[in-house]
Amino acid sequence: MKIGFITLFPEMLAAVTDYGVTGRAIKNGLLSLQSWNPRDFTHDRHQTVDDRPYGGGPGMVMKTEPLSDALAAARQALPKARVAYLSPQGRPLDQAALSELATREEWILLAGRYEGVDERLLQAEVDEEWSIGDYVLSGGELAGMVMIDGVARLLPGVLGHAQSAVEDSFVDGLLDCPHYTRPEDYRGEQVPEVLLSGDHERIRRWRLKQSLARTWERRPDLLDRVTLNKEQQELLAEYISEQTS
Ligand SMILES: CN1CCN(C(=O)c2nonc2N)CC1
Repeated sequence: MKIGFITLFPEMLAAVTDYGVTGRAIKNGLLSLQSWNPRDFTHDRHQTVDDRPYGGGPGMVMKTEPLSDALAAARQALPKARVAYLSPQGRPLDQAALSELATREEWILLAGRYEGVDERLLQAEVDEEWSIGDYVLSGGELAGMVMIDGVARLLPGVLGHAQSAVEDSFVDGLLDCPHYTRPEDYRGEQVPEVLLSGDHERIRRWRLKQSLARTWERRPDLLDRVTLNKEQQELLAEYISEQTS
């Protein structure tokens, strides 16, 4: 997957290019990330990238020409790419959306700063808007990098079998089960004996029951969005009856 990133702060992208799963994906040629900085497309002495909002009010808006020229340069490099803008007004990002996005060959992310981008530019040049949550950040860069991380994990070959995204929580729409590692006794608390049993089928069912239980307890809204199979229904019913008996 080839990603273009329009940002005033390209240095921030080191968080995904230089570390972890995304850094390895880039190093292994499974993902590429190229940035364009609107400041490089200014023509005034002060390299101005913001402008005052029509109608007055607080804050500034991203200056349209440098943004549009940076986008044009990105499109030249990534002619097949859809352009996505990050904003609280966008479609909420979830695991299903990441799965959709992971099928793309090319993608351009536009990270806004200040109060955002001229609506006419969004209408003319942006194909989709995405939000990583109902809160306000100081820019779109961190949101864009969240999307890159979530998509990268789903690209073929990025995660080895040991880290398979298939077993990730949310892949089945449920919260993750609890995890344990050494020591067996941590401040007087023991590891659940099932995890020491070596009985893989029993462990699988225990983990699934724990995922269902946590989802029921902490995010019942997620259960409205998934269709539980017979085993999942039985395990959840078992847990609920244990809680109410
Ligand atoms: C102009 N700028 C405003 C702040 N912003 C966000 O809060 C955001 N982006 O994606 N999900 C979000 N929430 C990015 C864009």
